Order: sequence, then structure tokens, then C-alpha cells
Amino acid sequence: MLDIRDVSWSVPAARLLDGVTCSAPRGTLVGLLGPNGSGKTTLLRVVAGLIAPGSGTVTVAGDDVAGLPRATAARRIALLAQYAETDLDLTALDVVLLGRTPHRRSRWSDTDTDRAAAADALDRVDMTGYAHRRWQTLSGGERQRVQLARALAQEPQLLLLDEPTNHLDIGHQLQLLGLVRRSAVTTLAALHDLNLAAMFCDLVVVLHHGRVVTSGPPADVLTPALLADVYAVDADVTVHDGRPVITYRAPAA
Ligand SMILES: Nc1ncnc2c1ncn2[C@@H]1O[C@H](COP(=O)(O)OP(=O)(O)OP(=O)(O)O)[C@@H](O)[C@H]1O
Repeated sequence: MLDIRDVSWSVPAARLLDGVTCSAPRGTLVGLLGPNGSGKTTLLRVVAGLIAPGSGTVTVAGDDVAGLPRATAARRIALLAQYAETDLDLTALDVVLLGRTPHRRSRWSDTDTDRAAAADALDRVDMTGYAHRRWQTLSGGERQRVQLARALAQEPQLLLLDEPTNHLDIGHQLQLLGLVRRSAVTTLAALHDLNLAAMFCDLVVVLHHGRVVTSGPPADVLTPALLADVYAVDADVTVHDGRPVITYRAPAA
């Protein structure tokens, strides 16, 4: 469904993505892993069509993202950015309704379908009671859930999430990733918490210095050797319900 083929992207001083190839079959949740600065956000921005790859291709449902009209790309792909903010005086419901913009014929009026999709999305992230709260009064975790509702209300074919569990307590982290996994939407999610990735992802892709080091099912990828090589951490990995569970060891003083 999502196919990333040999994608590179550079700034004058550095190559930030270097021959990245990976894919997300329809309906899967794929975790994009890697240390700080490894290129996760840059890759999500390329896949979203916000920056054009220097070389290589990204296709979604067979169409090259770089060639899609902006309006079509906006309907098909939703990006939940790492720091999704707004200075506008909006309610939570207004923010979620922004997700409906690519579907609207008229720019100014919401249809019953738009309002139903927004209400459903708020319900799915457990934020129905906050619909009329001003954005600026929401906590970090509440904003994160409203932004996910905006992305869900967009009803995209492809959902891109940049560290979606940032700011969330453990209950809402589990709820959010469970919700994403149960949804039929193909999802590529940059994640730092490797145990959450192991629990919820169908596949993981590990980036390091802009390159794919390895990819596959979490149990195949998240080995002590990989954690030592890529994250420079010492860890034990056991298996619970067929999923790896990582226990980190404190670095020697
Ligand atoms: N426009 C740019 N010009 C120069 N360097 C950039 C630019 N954009 C990103 N970088 C650098 O590219 C590298 C990859 O950045 P990116 O944000 O993609 O990493 P990341 O894996 O998402 O990191 P994190 O886990 O810290 O969010 C970083 O070292 C970053 O400083």
C-alpha cells in the first residue's frame, strides 16, 4: 500500500536520508524506529509530500505522492506532526473539523457527514466531553488526542504519526496505539518507546544515520545486538505472547 523505494534527501551539509526502502502493507501498523536525529521526521515529511525526495519514489496505493495534486494528497494522507500547535482561538471540535477540509466542496460550511466524522473521531480518542473546550486550555496529552482525532476525521488511506505517544500517560499510550492498530488505516508511526513498538506494530523499520539498518516483525528485529549497535544500550530481550519485551540495563558508572 505504502512503498518507499530508494529515497534520498539532502541538505547542503548532509545527506539526511540515504537510499531508504521500506513498505507498509494495507491495514498494517509499521513502527519507524531509530535514535534522535536518525531521519524519522524527515522521512515522514517526504512520505506526506511536504518535501520532494531528492531521488527515489514514494507511492501510496500505486500513485507517486510527488505527482499527486495537493488536494488529492490531502484527502489520502494524514500527518500527525510531533509539535502540532495552533495560535488560533479554536475549540477542540474546530480543530477536529479541520481534518474534514480536504473533503469539503464548500470551504466554509460543515456538512452532517463532517460533523458525524468529527464526533466519531473525538469519541474514539475519548475526548467527547472536551469538544467545546478552547484549544489553549487543553493539556499536552489532551491536545495530542485531539490532533489524532483530527487525523482520523480526515479518513485517510495512510496515517503518518510522529511520536504520537508524546505527552500521554501510559493508559492513553496503550489506548492510542490499540486504537490505531484496530483501525483499518495503514499507518507509519515514528516511535521512541521500543516496548510499545514491540507490543503494537506489525512490522518495524529501524533508521540510523538516514539509512534503514533492518526491518521486519518486531521479534526478528528487536534483538540485544540491534539495541547495542543502533542505540548503544545494553538490554535483555524476552518474549511474552509472541512479542519481544525489552529490559534495559543501567550503563556502568
Ligand atoms: N533542514 C535541515 N537542515 C539541516 N539539518 C536538518 C534539517 N532537517 C533535519 N536536519 C537534521 O537531520 C537529522 C534528522 O532529523 P529528523 O528530525 O528527521 O530526525 P528524527 O529521527 O526525527 O529525530 P528525533 O527522534 O530527535 O525527533 C537531524 O540531525 C537534524 O538535525
